[in-house]
Amino acid sequence: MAALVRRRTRAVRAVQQIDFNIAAGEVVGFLGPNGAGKTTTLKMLSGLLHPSSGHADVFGFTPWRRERNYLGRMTLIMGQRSQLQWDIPVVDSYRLNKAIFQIGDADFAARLDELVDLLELQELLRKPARNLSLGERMKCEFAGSLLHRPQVLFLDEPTIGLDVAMQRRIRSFVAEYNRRTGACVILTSHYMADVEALCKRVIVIHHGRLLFDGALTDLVHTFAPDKTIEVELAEGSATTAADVAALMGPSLISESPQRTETGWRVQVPASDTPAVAARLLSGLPVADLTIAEQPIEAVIEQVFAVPSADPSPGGSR
Ligand SMILES: Nc1ncnc2c1ncn2[C@@H]1O[C@H](COP(=O)(O)OP(=O)(O)OP(=O)(O)O)[C@@H](O)[C@H]1O
Repeated sequence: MAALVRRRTRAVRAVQQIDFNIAAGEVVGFLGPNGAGKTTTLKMLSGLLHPSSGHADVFGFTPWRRERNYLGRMTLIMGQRSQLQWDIPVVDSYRLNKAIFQIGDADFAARLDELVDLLELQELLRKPARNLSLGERMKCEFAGSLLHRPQVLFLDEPTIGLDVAMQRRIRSFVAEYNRRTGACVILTSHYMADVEALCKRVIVIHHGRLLFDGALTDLVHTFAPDKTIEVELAEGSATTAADVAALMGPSLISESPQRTETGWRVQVPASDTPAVAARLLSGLPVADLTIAEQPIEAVIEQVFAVPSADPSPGGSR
């Protein structure tokens, strides 16, 4: 029988030529703008997606073969999806995980105690997941996903939508879990505070391709090579922009000095900062002087603004 409608398909290359190694115990930030391919990569590494080509090796396993021994060593926690059973008490979901991962009674009790203590879950265990607040649910998700003691954690936006205090709580828990167990963590987050607090190393992808892999500090120096010096002047000072520019000399970049309520703000190459600061201090009636790196959010914005060789996130076929 002829079909009335025919489905038209388009092949999307969500991820291509991404190559990285992660050592045991590392906590790595996996960054990229919306649609960069982060979730796709994490789903492949946790065995939910099968790539059309390429390979991955985690503890000697190919994730998408979904071998029981591999599944027992990793976990994927997604801020946007719940893995808890919606209508039953949280602790019953945990018992289900106990059965699935074949966790012994003593191990289960000890690990649950530890997680309840670390995450303060005591009051939540008897509630069905549907009655939990977002922050409470996330804490319960973490505990449930860690009962089998995974050695690698794929965390996809684990703090999304949480208030600042709960974000901090989850962050310190992840750091503590990594310290206690030596588990490796790969974290995606749009909150740079998460990345700054947890990750020395970041991998940045854009349009499905690798853009940067290295220390967070190197990312900042590469993409934001300037610092901001702000001077507060003594009351009554009549310093002009030309006076400030003259003191900056060849270090004056892009914009001219900006007036602030109490003085001036200038942007200088990081390597010139001490010399410029010294000249400003000796040449102006300075009451206070501060030097700041660009905020990490601004740096990341500049990283993401780099045009890609292949601007389309996929290819049509
Ligand atoms: N099943 C699918 N069908 C079609 N396109 C898809 C599918 N899954 C992902 N994509 C596309 O692949 C690209 C990468 O998606 P992915 O979810 O990995 O991005 P992401 O980096 O996690 O983004 P975000 O930060 O918004 O979560 C996007 O352009 C997305 O639209």
